[in-house]
Amino acid sequence: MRSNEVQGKTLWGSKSHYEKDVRSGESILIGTDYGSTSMHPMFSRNFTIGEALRQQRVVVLSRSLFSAFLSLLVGMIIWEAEDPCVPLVAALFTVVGISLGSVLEFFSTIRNRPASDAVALLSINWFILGTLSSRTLPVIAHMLAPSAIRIAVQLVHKDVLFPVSLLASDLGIPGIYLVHDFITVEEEKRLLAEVDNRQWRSLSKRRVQHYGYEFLYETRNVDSKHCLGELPSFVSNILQKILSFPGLGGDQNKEMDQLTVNEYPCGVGLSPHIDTHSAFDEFIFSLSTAGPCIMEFRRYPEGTWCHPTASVNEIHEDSPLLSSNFTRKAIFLPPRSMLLMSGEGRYAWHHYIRHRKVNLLLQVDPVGEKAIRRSSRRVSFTFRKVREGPCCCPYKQYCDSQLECRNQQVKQNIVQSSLPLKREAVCPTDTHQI
Ligand SMILES: O=C(O)CCC(=O)C(=O)O
Ligand SMILES: [Fe+2]
Repeated sequence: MRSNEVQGKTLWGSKSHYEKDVRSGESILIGTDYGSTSMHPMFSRNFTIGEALRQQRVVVLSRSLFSAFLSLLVGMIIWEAEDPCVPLVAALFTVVGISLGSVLEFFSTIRNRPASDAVALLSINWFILGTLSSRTLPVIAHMLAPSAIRIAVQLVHKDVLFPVSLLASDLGIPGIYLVHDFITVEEEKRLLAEVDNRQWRSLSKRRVQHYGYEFLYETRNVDSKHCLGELPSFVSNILQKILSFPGLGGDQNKEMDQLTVNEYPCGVGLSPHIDTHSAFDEFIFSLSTAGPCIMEFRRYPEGTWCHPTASVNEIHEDSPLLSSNFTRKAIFLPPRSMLLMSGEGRYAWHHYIRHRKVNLLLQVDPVGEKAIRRSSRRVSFTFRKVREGPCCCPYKQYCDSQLECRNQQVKQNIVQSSLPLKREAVCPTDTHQI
């Protein structure tokens, strides 16, 4: 063992040295007064490692008691003072800082010791500090709170941290249902192989395929007179299973006739939208395959939501045309799960997927993850039924069938005015910004 002595650690008058055990990489304290030159210093007469440690502990304890005493003194002055005195508070923190420093110094010399001594010493100090400066803390809190709140709001607003439900029952949106493992891994592979064998159409950030009826992105609708044919046979078993889906109420007249397959590369999302009321019936199913996603839902309070007039690609999550005053919820959609949007969840809540590669969760998911990493792609199969007559839902604010005549007036207002849309304006047609 090679000694590497370091001079200059003072033990209240006596000198000490540190020896670095090169093999273990640990610093251990050794004595100063080696006494005999024939012996290795570590085994010197009156100054064993144990003694040195004990001495060092006395030093730390004395310093801590000293700082506790000083904290007490300073704290009492602050307590008695009319106004909290900032220099004294600073002094108090300095004293505690000195104590903290000496405790840390002590423990850095013997790294593997249990930290109970240090914790005890620090607790005393911080307890005194907290108790005695309690009158000052509100002032400090008052000073720091706005920044802290701003940071917290930013974190939440930017959805860095946001509660995500794992079950539809926890989500609490009427009409939203989720069934996990709706298809098997084999079925999922077959579905993916089928669509990958077919022609994809590229949109700006994702690829799509349409079956039954083409979805027209310009009008956010379908041409109901132009049927592409029946849905492909590779989804027949899914259509069959859908009929017994919970939430469908055993209604057999819900045979889906339109399918959109969306392929999202990693990190690509979907802008907030409500599937056009006049285009599709109430029940909308979305099967997730290949990868997971977090789907979010927004509900705008009555009269605060306005129809964005920009084209699909110009509308972003934080578009100024959308009020920031909304209730937001999110649900985790694992691969092979089937989501049903119906009732209020289908007609009155916008749904969307954030453009994120990783989503942080406020609570752990079933496999104990705190973050959900998007896979290289997610492929969703959205099954809908093309509507035959006008929509008569009770959610008129979002219903293009029921707002048709008021649309013209609002469109005119938009053209005439260069000012931002007023939130209280009558909301025109429903939107499908996908
Ligand atoms: O990808 C999804 O799960 C949803 C797709 C969607 O909302 C739509 O096509 O309207
Ligand atoms: Fe949708």
